Amino acid sequence: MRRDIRITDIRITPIAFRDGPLLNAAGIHEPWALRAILEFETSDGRIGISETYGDAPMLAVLAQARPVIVGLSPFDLNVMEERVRATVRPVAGAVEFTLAPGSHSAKNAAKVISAFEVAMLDLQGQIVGAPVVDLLGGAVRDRVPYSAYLFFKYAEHHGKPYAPDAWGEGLSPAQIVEQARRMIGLYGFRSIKLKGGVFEPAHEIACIRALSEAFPGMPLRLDPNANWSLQTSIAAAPELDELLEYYEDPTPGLEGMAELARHTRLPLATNMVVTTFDEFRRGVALGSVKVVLSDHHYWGGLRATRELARMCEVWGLGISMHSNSHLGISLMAMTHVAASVSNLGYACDTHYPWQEEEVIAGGRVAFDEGAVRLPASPGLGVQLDREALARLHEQYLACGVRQRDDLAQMRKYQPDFAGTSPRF
Ligand SMILES: O=C([O-])C(=O)C[C@H](O)[C@@H](O)C(=O)[O-]
Ligand SMILES: [Mg+2]
Repeated sequence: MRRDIRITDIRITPIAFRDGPLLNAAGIHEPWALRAILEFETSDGRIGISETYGDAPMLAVLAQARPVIVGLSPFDLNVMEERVRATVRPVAGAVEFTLAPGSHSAKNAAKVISAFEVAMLDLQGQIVGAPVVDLLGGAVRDRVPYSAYLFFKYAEHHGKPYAPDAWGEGLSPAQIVEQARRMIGLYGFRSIKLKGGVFEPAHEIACIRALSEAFPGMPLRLDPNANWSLQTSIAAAPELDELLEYYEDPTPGLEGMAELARHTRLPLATNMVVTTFDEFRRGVALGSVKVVLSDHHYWGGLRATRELARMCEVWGLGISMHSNSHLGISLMAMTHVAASVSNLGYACDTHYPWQEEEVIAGGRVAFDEGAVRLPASPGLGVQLDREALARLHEQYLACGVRQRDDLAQMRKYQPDFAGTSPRF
């Protein structure tokens, strides 16, 4: 009987992989990005997998919830949710990383539920012989489009911990166009996002203009991660009007975005001001945004993402997906849920092109004209490469990073870097 299958063990392995010197509103990426890989083992010898944040506070809350899930059936998603909500507690001394809503401790239960849900859905799929998307109601598309996610960047990390990446420096408009050409050449993306909030807005707008000239008709987005004041965001809007598909989180707060919305015809998008269902309700009342960038890692999983998509449909908002540095297991989870959402209106974000290392068997996930094809095999459709897992875990042990801190990393380059926000 399927219901007799039980979760007998949960392994949580923190890993570190090389990440580029990518600039953002907070500072700069460290040389090592952290993730946690979860393996749920069952009484009939299956392994369900999942990928989530690997910062120390996240590892602590995953460990808190782990014992109350062992013994459940992989089909007990609702009981799992109840038990996680009753168990997960804030971690003392946890530092929040403001650019990544996933690092906020208020989202601890949702983050753990998401990580557990994905592994349990992977198991369910294996047990019934169906891909995860079928457990979410089935696919409305067989390939999920992603966008070229450009970053301003240095050529090398501070201290040169390893050989430089192949992307080179990305600071000037010409270098950003070159970065886009390379990324589109390799992956075939059909829309472009530029991570902003790094340089003076005039420079970032010049980069967007250069991209628009180099790639006529290509949908473009700019995301200053709330590093522009309301005044700056309002002033920049007319210049961006004809250039952008949407204007992502230029300025902080639900109220700030609502005020900006009254001054621009550009659709405003967010992964910063609408990150919970409570913020969704307040954002709708204020008219803060037109597009919600969901992320199953902190919204509470694949099913919660579908609920969010339904709410967006009801309230006339667009939906797409946000990402943080991630590997192929997260990419496949995103792909399954995105393939099930009929109102997905934009190509999803992914940091995947910036990651050279992988933890899944068979190498990197393939992109076809900027899209990831849904696998037909049961569950998530990807398996762990155990040697790679062991190697990336060794890197975690050796790298010394335990919690993402882009500001401290930036101060290695510029000791007087204030990191105040909004900076412009
Ligand atoms: O769309 C976003 O806001 C992000 O992806 C936030 C991330 O933290 C991004 O800025 C990064 O990785 O530097
Ligand atoms: Mg964003």
